[in-house]
Order: sequence, then C-alpha cells, then structure tokens
Amino acid sequence: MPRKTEIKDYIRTIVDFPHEGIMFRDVTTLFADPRGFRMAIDQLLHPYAGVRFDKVVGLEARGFILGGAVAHQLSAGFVPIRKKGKLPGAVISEEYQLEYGEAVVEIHDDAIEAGEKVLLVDDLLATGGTAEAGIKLVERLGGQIIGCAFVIDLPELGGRKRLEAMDMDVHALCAFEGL
Ligand SMILES: O=P(O)(O)OC[C@H]1O[C@H](OP(=O)(O)OP(=O)(O)O)[C@H](O)[C@@H]1O
Ligand SMILES: Nc1ncnc2[nH]cnc12
Repeated sequence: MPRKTEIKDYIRTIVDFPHEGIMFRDVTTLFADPRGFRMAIDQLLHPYAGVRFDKVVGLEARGFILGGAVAHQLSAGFVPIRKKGKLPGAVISEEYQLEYGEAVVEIHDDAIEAGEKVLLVDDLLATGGTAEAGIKLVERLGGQIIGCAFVIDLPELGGRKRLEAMDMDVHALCAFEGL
C-alpha cells in the first residue's frame, strides 16, 4: 500500500452499498486514522483562519463527528441537526427529497440566536438536499451561514451548484466522480 498523502487516500469505497450501482464513499477509515482525522479537521478549518464563528452546525450522523472537532478548534458551540423525532426540545423542521420519497430534519428552536455566525459541516455533499434543508433551518432562526464545509463532494449529483445558487460558500476537501 503506497503511503497515504491526501484525504482521498484514507477514504474507502464500498461498491453496491446500500444499493446496487452505488459507490459508497466510506469516511470511517478516514476517521479511524489519527493522521487522516487530524488532516481532515485541519483542512476543513483552513479557509476560515481568522474568522470568528458562534456556532458549528453538524448534520446527522457523520457531520456530528466532524462538527464537534471543528467546533472545539474554533472555540464555537456545536449544534446538531437531526432526523425527525430525535431532538427532545421544541424544534423547527424542514422536509427534503431523498432518492425515493422524503425525509425531515430538525433543529432546536433556541439553538441559534439571530445574527450568530454559523459554519455548516457534513461529511459528504451529493444532491445537496440535506445541506439545503440545514441551511434553511439555520436561516429561519436568524443565523448567518458563513460557510458550508464537506470532506467529499460528488459533483455529478449537483449539490455544490445547488448551494452556490443559494449564495453559499462551499468548501470540500476532495471530489469523487461517479455515483
Ligand atoms: O447531498 P445529499 O444528497 O442530501 O446527501 C448527503 C447526505 O447523505 C449522507 O447522509 P445520510 O442521509 O445517508 O444519513 P446518515 O449520515 O444518518 O447515514 C451524508 O452523510 C449527507 O448527510
Ligand atoms: N456515494 C455516497 N457515498 C456515501 N454517502 C453518500 N450519500 C449519498 N451518496 C453517497
């Protein structure tokens, strides 16, 4: 095995998971490697040197792992966006489209104050449906999204273009061609 030098070298691809025809980009191998995980957190933070954030918002589930470490480095608070029915307090919700059907994500309605500066973090940007729903939740609470940071972009699925059309600043550490 050649020495791993880039983020992409740490990401494992599982063919036909969870469905036939999907190349699943598995970040657990990146997270499990001490050098890889540190590199990912450092690179997610890189464009935001000197920027002050109030909150990091992480998208369930792998966005929690990245977002927690990023929030610690930024001395910011961490706020989870969860799938419907998981958060215990009062929430606001957004529906979004999945490949088949719909899903709902939620945020506590007091998790972000109006005017707070927010960094949105997730492991992977595909269609952008999840991130768009997360952005809408933060903006409904009056938060100001300064950036959206991902480890992986799947450009063929159009998520980056979708978020950029919403005037979002999108930062991804690597891209994979193919679904
Ligand atoms: O850009 P999109 O097309 O919305 O897809 C990206 C989302 O899909 C994956 O999460 P998934 O919905 O599989 O949930 P999980 O992390 O809880 O497994 C990934 O971690 C992103 O959150
Ligand atoms: N190819 C893929 N790998 C991992 N997570 C995904 N979410 C959507 N598409 C994915």
